[in-house]
Amino acid sequence: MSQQVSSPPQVSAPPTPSCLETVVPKQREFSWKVASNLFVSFKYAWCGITYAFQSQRNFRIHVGVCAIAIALSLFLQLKPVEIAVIAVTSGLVLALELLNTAIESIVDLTVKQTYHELAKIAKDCAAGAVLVSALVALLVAAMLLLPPLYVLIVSVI
Ligand SMILES: Nc1ncnc2c1ncn2[C@@H]1O[C@H](COP(=O)(O)OP(=O)(O)OP(=O)(O)O)[C@@H](O)[C@H]1O
Repeated sequence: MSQQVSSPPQVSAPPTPSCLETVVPKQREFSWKVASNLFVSFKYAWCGITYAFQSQRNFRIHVGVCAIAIALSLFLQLKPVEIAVIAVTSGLVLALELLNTAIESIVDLTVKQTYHELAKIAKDCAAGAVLVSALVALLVAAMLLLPPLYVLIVSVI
């Protein structure tokens, strides 16, 4: 009795960098619209920022807290490098909040109102990234702002 041995299924090799151009078109043909110039790109970026500000309570809170931190650092006349550190950490929080909003939108677009474990992971991790950056920004601001603020308060009392 002869046994028929089936050959293993052919697995196509992953695309190598040299053939990526044929897989990913350069012209982004799947995009509904592509910004025609730099000015239009800025306009769409501003639309994203205003959307996040209007729709996301956390983004508004972060904008307010970051503005207070930067204003305080200027008022207390911190060193330029210290102001820069506060500005960078504040900017990181706001940028991650925008990415969080983008990920939420993509997840909602993909799964709509159905529950999916991967949707939960994506949203929870994006929210976690914002939380980590906010905690670090708070720590940095406290370390740089509290000592001169304390000196100012003691000198006034
Ligand atoms: N489609 C889904 N499938 C599974 N879990 C979901 C889904 N949508 C939301 N969730 C869960 O509900 C939580 C809250 O969802 P939401 O869309 O409000 O995100 P969020 O990050 O809390 O929003 P925000 O940043 O505006 O506070 C998510 O973190 C996730 O755990």
